[in-house]
Amino acid sequence: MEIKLHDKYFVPFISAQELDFAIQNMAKQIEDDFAEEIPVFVGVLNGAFMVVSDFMKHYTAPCEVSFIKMASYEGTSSTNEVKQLIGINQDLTGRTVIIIEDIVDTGNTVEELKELFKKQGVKHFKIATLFFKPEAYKKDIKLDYIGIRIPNKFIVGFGLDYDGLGRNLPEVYQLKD
Ligand SMILES: O=P(O)(O)OC[C@H]1O[C@H](OP(=O)(O)OP(=O)(O)O)[C@H](O)[C@@H]1O
Ligand code: HPA
Repeated sequence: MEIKLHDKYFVPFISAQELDFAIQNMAKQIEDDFAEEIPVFVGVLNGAFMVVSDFMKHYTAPCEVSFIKMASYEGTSSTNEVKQLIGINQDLTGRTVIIIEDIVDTGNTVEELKELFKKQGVKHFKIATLFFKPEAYKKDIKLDYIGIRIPNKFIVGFGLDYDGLGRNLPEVYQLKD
């Protein structure tokens, strides 16, 4: 059933079951790659809060979790300027940092994050994202773990918002044509 948020209509796109399956797969892959060490998962607020919560429940090896707050989107488009609103006050020298994003769209946010963590002397810097829009991506930075590739259309739900609304939806909706 379609829903209305502010002035726009959205239609169902990805079910809660498909989301859980994709997150479970990412957790399994990362666990296979990093079970020998203690990675620090860094969720990118606000959007990633739901992905991180579900991801952590599927990741069974020792790990730490922290959050950073970045923002670049206004309404349904990127401002091309990424601001860091809350940082991490932990020494990450020599640690494996795995970013957990809800979505990589233009790539502006992951580019900014890579710069930020490079300066902190981390051992490995990896990126995991639930959603990826290949047609919108403008960067050369490798995305290490991708849940679901989606077309270049605005989505909401499961942490993702349209001007603040829709983050609490347990499934994902796509902007109606
Ligand atoms: O690849 P990009 O074009 O940079 O887009 C991806 C970023 O955009 C969204 O965050 P947003 O800036 O909307 O902030 P929010 O997480 O608080 O909604 C999303 O959560 C990603 O962090
Ligand atoms: O499609 C999207 N929806 C919500 N927020 C976003 N931030 C980047 N892309 C999107």
